Amino acid sequence: MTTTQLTSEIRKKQSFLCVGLDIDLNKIPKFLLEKEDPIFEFNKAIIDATHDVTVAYKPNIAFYEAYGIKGWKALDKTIRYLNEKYPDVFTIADAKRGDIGNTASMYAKAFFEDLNFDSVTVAPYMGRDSVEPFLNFENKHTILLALTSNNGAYDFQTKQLEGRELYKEVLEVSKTYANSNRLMYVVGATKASYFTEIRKIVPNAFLLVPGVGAQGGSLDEVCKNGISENVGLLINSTRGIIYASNKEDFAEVARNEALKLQQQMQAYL
Ligand SMILES: O=C(O)c1cc(=O)[nH]c(=O)n1[C@@H]1O[C@H](COP(=O)(O)O)[C@@H](O)[C@H]1O
Repeated sequence: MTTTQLTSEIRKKQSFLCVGLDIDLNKIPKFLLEKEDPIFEFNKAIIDATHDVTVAYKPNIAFYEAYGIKGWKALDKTIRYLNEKYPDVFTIADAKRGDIGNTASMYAKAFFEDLNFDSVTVAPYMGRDSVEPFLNFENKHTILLALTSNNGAYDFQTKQLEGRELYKEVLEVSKTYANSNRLMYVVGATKASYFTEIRKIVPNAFLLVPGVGAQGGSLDEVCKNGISENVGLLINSTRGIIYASNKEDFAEVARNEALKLQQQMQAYL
């Protein structure tokens, strides 16, 4: 999916919501555990209930890898379901990969060719040759960690490097990478006061913004300074939506939570 198509989906659905699919078998409704593939059944119910107010889904790969082959099969089924039934949604493999070039190419193949995700999250720490293999893929997007939502972000990302903060260096330098038009960036909702500075460097890039809901970030604060001409925001909520209920009504309750965020977003569109 191109960013132009993504912006038009956002305008159509009046939403820039991304729903995270981070599956913890201890948190999903007990009755699903009796099914053959509880992870997929849970994801399918959440996707079916929320897709009309959601423009992107983001399974975090750790939550699938933790369940071994069963987890990976459920991830495979989930992305195939999304691509077949809802081809208009943007898909994000939240894998936070980063390695030397030839290894990065294999990570890119795994997420872009085998699983056919639209995008993957990548750590920028190893630099240009660890990111460019992902950027080779046409119509795919690489989402670089710029300023993350956690407290550890202050360990390195906001430290000065040659006169500017490291996260700014990541934004500036990555713009010189080959096919940098395929880049997007992660900026945490808990870092809302940084959005004005970030927009000076990447005025129109799409920003994936996790941290609303369970981590306490404010959607309004992010939107005020983060929205761009092409909208340029994908705001993620995971636990606040998918684990709002662990009863039979979980999908309906998840939809209500998604709807609340979508209605808040509408005011900025
Ligand atoms: O790349 C991410 O998605 C990410 C980056 C970041 O800075 N902070 C962050 O929370 N995330 C992910 O976004 C999701 C947040 O989930 P909730 O806190 O439950 O909404 C998790 O999958 C995190 O791994």
